[in-house]
Amino acid sequence: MDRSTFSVDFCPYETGIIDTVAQLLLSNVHQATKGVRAELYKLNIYSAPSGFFKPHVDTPRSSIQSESLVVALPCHHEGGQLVVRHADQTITFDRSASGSQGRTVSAVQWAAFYSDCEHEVKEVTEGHRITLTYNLYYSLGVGNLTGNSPAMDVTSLLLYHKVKAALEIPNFMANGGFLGIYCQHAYAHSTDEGIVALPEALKGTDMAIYTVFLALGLDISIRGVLKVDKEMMYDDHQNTGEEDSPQHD
Ligand SMILES: O=C(O)CCC(=O)C(=O)O
Ligand SMILES: [Fe+2]
Repeated sequence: MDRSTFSVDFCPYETGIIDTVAQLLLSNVHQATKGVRAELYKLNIYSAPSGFFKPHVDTPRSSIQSESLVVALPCHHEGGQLVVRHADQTITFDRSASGSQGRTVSAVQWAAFYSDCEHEVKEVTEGHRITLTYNLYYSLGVGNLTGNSPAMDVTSLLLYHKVKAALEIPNFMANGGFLGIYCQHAYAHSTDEGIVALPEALKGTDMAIYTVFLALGLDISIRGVLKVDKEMMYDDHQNTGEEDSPQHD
């Protein structure tokens, strides 16, 4: 059944499934990827005497979808094993009454696998096997708004409109140049781990500014400040009496 035809209050986030999948399956994915987003896809009901799903490979719905999650609801059945194959490996998830070998079948059971693995569901010989399937997408995780958080419309920020208006003034930095903005928060940018965590680790207004600049197509980089040339500072910062020290206010 397509997700538009049913409603369910099972949430794979609340049960910790998504966190577990993220830790297990994301370990070899590039740094900027910090999480997994699950999108309910469909409900399958396999009923005895002959419900099954022939071998297939799930079609990726986008370039950032790479796993499938199957959640089997607690419902008595026999048969209905989920068989997943990759290269010359075959794994069988048997959650039937006899296959569960003493594990409680009243609990929800789940399996996650890369979408390019061939899989099938063997014939259900007794009862009903009911599963929810989810497409799993890489997401950027906590702390990363850099460019594509579906939950945040960057144009709703006042800052976006201010910066956009400035860029549209014909003589604004007419000869090009660099626009520097001091970060409001401290970052461990001088360590190897700290530098690769940026820009995703930017906080608060630093992240907002980064996101706005990115959305406006500016070429942005995050740099440590070693020395400040006073001639390059704006009026507000001139003649403060301070020697070559970065301003952090
Ligand atoms: O129900 C299952 O265990 C597998 C379902 C499946 O492979 C699918 O919906 O594509
Ligand atoms: Fe499938």
